[in-house]
Amino acid sequence: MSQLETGFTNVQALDPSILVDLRYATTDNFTHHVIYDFTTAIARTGTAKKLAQASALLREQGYRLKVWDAYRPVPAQEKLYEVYPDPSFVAKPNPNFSHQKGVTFDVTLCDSDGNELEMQTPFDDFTTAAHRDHPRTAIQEKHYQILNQAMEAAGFFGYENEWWDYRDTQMDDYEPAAADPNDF
Ligand SMILES: C[C@@H](N)C(=O)N[C@H](C)C(=O)O
Repeated sequence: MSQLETGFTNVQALDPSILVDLRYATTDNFTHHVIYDFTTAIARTGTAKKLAQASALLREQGYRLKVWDAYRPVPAQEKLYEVYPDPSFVAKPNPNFSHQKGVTFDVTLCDSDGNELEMQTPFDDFTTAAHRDHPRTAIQEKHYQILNQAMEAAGFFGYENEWWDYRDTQMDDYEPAAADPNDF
């Protein structure tokens, strides 16, 4: 645990070029309801630094990262799970897991102007088409590989059922913690 930085950090404080569009702060998500009251993407500091590394790798290639979700408080997870109680796409509420302890990001790839690039499905498409082993068109494959290589190089691994979900390879070393993103 000594190498981990366990506080929370606003990812845009580390790298203002990271785009943040927290979909659960809006009605533009699979529940069609506003799930939480903040628009700031925070994560555990060690995880946030990894995202900044991925962003730097992408910017070198002319791309940018967009964050659709970051730290997600347990009450928000409860709301999501109530609407879609399928653990293969929405995790059971658990303060010691993934988004709920701030060690996971839902991300996509954008061009240098911030336009989202074509991926295999939209965000939170809870079908097999979102699986990482699902066939992709050539352009989708190009974008997927660019995003995936940067995220893996920075210290994340992708969740097999959701191409957008990246978890810190050290996620299990973090204890549960909660924070109010409005404070960051
Ligand atoms: C709901 C979706 N964006 C997501 O984050 N799924 C994973 C499995 C999770 O709930 O942690």
